[in-house]
Parts: sequence; structure tokens; C-alpha cells
Amino acid sequence: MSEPSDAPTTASPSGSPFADLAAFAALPRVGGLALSADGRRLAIAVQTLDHEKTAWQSALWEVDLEGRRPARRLTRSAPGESSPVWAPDGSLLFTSARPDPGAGEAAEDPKPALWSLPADGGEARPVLTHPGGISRVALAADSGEVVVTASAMPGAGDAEADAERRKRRKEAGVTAILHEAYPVRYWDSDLGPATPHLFWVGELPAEPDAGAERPPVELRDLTPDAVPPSGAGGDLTLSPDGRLLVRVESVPDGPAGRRDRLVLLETATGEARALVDDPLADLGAPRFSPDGSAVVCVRESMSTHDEPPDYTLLHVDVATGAARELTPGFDRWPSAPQFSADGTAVYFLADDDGRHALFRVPADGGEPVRMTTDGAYSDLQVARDGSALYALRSAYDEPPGPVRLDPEATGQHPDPLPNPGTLAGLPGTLQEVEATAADGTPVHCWLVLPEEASAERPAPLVLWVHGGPLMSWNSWSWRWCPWVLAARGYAVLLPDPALSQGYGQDFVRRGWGAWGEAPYTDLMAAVDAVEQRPEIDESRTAAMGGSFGGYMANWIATQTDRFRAIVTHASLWDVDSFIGTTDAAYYWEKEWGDPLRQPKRYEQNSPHRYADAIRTPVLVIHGDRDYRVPIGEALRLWYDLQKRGVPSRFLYFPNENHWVLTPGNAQVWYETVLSFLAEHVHGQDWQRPELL
Ligand SMILES: CC(=O)N[C@@H](C)C(=O)N[C@@H](C)C(=O)O
Repeated sequence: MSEPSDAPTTASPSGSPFADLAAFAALPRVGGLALSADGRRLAIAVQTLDHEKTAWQSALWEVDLEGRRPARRLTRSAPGESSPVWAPDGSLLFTSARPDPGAGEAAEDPKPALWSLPADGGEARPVLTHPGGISRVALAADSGEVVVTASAMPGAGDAEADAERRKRRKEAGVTAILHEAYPVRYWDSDLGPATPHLFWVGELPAEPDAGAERPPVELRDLTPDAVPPSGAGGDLTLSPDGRLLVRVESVPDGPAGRRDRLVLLETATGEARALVDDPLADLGAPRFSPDGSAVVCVRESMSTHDEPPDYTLLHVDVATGAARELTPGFDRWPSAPQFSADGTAVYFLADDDGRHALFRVPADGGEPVRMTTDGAYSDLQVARDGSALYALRSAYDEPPGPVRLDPEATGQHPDPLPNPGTLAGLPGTLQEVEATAADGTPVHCWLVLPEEASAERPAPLVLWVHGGPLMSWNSWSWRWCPWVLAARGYAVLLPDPALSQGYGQDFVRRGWGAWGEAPYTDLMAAVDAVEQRPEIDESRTAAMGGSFGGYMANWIATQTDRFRAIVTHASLWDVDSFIGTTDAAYYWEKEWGDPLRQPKRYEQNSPHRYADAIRTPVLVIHGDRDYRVPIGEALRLWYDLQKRGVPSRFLYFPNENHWVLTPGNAQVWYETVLSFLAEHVHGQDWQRPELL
């Protein structure tokens, strides 16, 4: 091939919002879902830009379950609203840091409080505050009793003492944290000194009569012994009658390791005992059965140097703690289980062949059945009368939106319910591609083709590698949005190489402890296959990825000169130093081994060892608040590239984390990537983004 492509690289003629980064940032983004106890009301959280266009604000909207009317906005405030839960009386509970109109002067640093919007509309009222803020609300489905999560200072017996300790630290200018256990950070948060506790609220007080004082709400600490690093911050479920609570507790596992177990707690007394405690597994995602006699949860076996983790579902008898496997022999990784309305079945989600599908398995054992055809489902809500299921669905060509599903049927792909996140169109098409690896293994890929791609106008190709690495390209992402590239004329290849989920345990094993081998050759096989297509210009290609995808972008740079540019975001460069400084070293050391005693995998697979081989221009991107892949990786990569004279640029975000989450920074992220691709893939002059 390869006449220079004249595909546009900075703007699309289509007028699509994906061609205009400001318009792209302004597209409404649908998040969480909450169904009322009577199954008649469905709330969604929707993010839009704030007035200054410098932050995304979340508001709650109600969706018409019949699909006839457009969704209507329920809440509106500058700090936004999230975590919606319907109370049995039809009021909508949510958390928000909005000011309390009855509290006089606004707080300097307002913390999220629990609010309630009356069933028949009207003004929302604050119900509950805590000096550390209310981070989560859980509700007992039958009794309507409430438990909240709030962070409390060590040794503070009540909210007053807690507020006093915070005040004293602030007045003394102390922000230091003394740690006595591993780990000390999580994603972008420091762990401690305050740590999450669970507080029993019970029945929420009714709205006081006009002019009357609001009765104080008593908080009873159900977890007074919660200690850093994790406290009682894990997932939880309340029995429908509110009598029992099951929570995920993180416990030490060896000198610097952690694992998760399930703890059962009597809400009246706070008495607690381990429900499932397995030294060879993490337990998570517990959910009570409708009669409260059983809990379903996910068991993730601990990975070892030789074996990746494996996942299954457990059905646990609450009275005895007896657990039985619900999905033995199911060669996918089940997640987010929930009982059906009558308790005879369990729904769950799992990556499966480039989808994140909904499955159903009988609660007394049997074969799991896949219920949905396409897309990635999340936030499953089970109507308590058994009449319907609701969920959010997305796909690479569909941003998340609410759908109604039949609780029994298979082969479902329902239309989305009207919601503000629906798109008018996309600047191209999505295709499914299957490549074949050198050993004959199929490699599933999604391929985004720009509108104008054809044999006459072949499109340049960008290989985009997903993170994890135990993940799959199967759902919409605002952060890694291939349509922004498609709107500038690029085809984008999204392959699931060895280690990806949804293709069985052997597919994960192929890459275990050998990231530079099958995962890399699978990706190259996918690129080889797609480059054969007439609508692709194989002489103009680039590779990019974030996190593990950034590791792979770095690895690709050291192994081949076939790409014209490499973009590496939040990437691993020296795997030994990454593992020593990431927020959960023990997670990675199981696979890679102790670097001093088992150096082989580090010697063979760490990109920094092959730095001398890099010829391809590299754009390095990293956020200083990234505690998952700490900034040291980017600093060393950048130094190593500069030292060797490799053409490179470093887009550094002092205040961003692993993902780059603020609208302005997300826009310059895309702008810089597009400029770098235009420079190296199209040979255009470098356009420095105006604000950088
Ligand atoms: C604990 C842990 O690191 N989990 C992984 C899913 C992860 O965060 N991977 C990073 C490096 C990524 O997104 O690739």
C-alpha cells in the first residue's frame, strides 16, 4: 500500500461530538441504578459538566419503566448527588455534600451527608451527618432499616469526639499518618488515620411537622474495633429483616499480605463471627437470599507462581456457615451474584467471549445459562415481585443505559429505556474480528472503523491494549474511547490477548508469569490479521495502552519497530520497582515471585531491561496521584528514553490518578495523544496543545 493517507487528524467533517473534545466532555454519562422495593420506580445517576465546565456533577434521574416518557431529573445541586437507594415508603435516599439549608453558615469543607427526597416530590431534607461524611447507605429490603458507612478517627467513641480529633489535627497543621500494617494506600487514597466504620441507624425518622425540631438520629457503631488499613470498608449486605449483616473483612495474610473473608454480624448486639474464612481464597460480593437464610458470594482462589486465580460462586447457609459451590466446572469468572425474587435461582455476570453477559444458575445446583446476547451488563436490580430485572448495559458502540430484562428468558437484547445518555450516532462502525495466534488459539478483537475507511482511503491503525491484565475489552469507556480517534480517521483495534478474561482458564494460563510472550505475540497476530484488510493502511500504525496496557506498550517498543508511535499511560516500566511500590505488592508478587529469590520472570519480562532496543517515538503519560502504578515508573521511563535520545514527550498530571478524571485534564489527554499520533503517524508538524 501506502500512499500517504489524507485522513483528517484534527477534526472530523461529520459534526460528531467525538470530533470535538469539548462536545465529547459534555455528553451525559449514566452511572448507578436503583430500583424501588415495589419495583415501580427506577433511579439512575447521570453525570454532566458543571456550570464552569471544570468538573462532572452527578444528579439523580427517574426512568420511565414503560419506556414511554423521557427520564426526568429528580435532584439538582452543585456538589451533586450519588448512591441512590429507595426506602420502603417510596422516598429516595442519597448522599450529597450539598449545604443543609437549616444549618446556618455553610461548612468550610462540607462532607457528604445522607439526604431523603420525599416520595411525592418536594424538597430533599438532610437526614444524617457524620464528621467523616457518609460514604455508603445499605437498606434492609423488608424492614427498611438502614446501615451507613462513615470514616471515624481511631479511638473516637462518638461523632463529637471524632469531630474534635479532626479539628485538633487541622489546627496543629498535622496531616501525617502513622502506619502499623500493610498496605498504606489504595488507588488514589491514603489509608488512615480515619478508617471506615459501619453505623446502625435503624428506622429513619419521619419528616417533623412544620416548625418542629428534627429529632436527632442516633448512630450506633457496629464495628468499634475496625482498624486501619481497611477498617470496615468492604462490601456488605443486610438481611431483608435487618437482623443480620454480612460484610467483607480484609485480614492480614502473612507479614505483608491481605485476604478477604466474610463476617456475619447481629445488628442488635454487634456480635460478630466469621461466616466464610478460607486461607486459600478471597471472598467477596455477598448478597442475602430473600428469606435471609442463605448468602451467595464470589470465591476467588489465591493465585500462585504457577496458577492464575480462578473464580466460582458459593451458596452459604447462614445458620451453619456450610458452603457449596454453585458454578463448579463453569470455565468463566462469575461476579456480582444476586438471588432471584423467589430465591430459587442466582443471577450473575461474567466476561464471556468479548461480552459481559448476564447468567442464571439454579440455587440448588445445575448448569449456568447465559441470558443475554450482546453487551456488558452491570448494576443488576431484581424486582421483588419477580416480574422483571433491570440493569445498565453498554458495549463498545453503546454507552451505559438502563434496560429491562425478562427474569427467565435467554437470548435477550432489549432496547434501552429512554435516558439522557443515549447517543445520536457514532463516527464509524464496530466490527468483531477473530485473529489466530501462532499456536492456533483464537484471539478475539473489536475493530472500530472510521466512517471514511475504504480500500481507496485506507485508515491508519491504532492498536489499543487493555489494562488489568485479567480483563477484557467489552464495555464502553469514556476514558479509553476509541470513537474520539475514529472521528479523526483512525481505525482502532481492541484485542483480548492471552491473560484476558472470558475465554477460559487455559487462555489466562497461556500468559501467566510470561507477559512478554503469548500476550505480546497474540497482539501482534491480531495486528497482522487486521493489517491484511484493504480498508487499513498497514504503513501507518501506532500502539497505545494504559496500566498493564502501558506495560505492553513499553514492551512493544522494546520488541519491534513496526509501529510509528507508542503512547504509554500509567505504565509499568521496571516491574521489580513497580511491585515494591504499588498499593498492593502481594497481589503481584504471587505471580512474579520474590525479585531477590526468583528473579527469572523479572529478567525476562521487564521492559526496562531492553531499553536500548527502543527506536519508536514514545509519549509517556502519568498522574502523580496514581498509587496503583506509582509515578516512579514514568520518571524512570522518561529518563531512560531521554538518556538514549529516543524522541519522546512526557504529559505529566500533578493532581490526577490512574485514570485522569477531571474534564479539562481528560481533554488535554486526548488532545496530546491526537497531536502525537498526527506527528508520527501522519508526519504532520507537532501541535502543542494550547493549554499545555
Ligand atoms: C490489585 C491490582 O493491581 N489489580 C489490577 C486489576 C490492576 O489494578 N491492574 C492495573 C495495573 C491495570 O489496570 O492494568
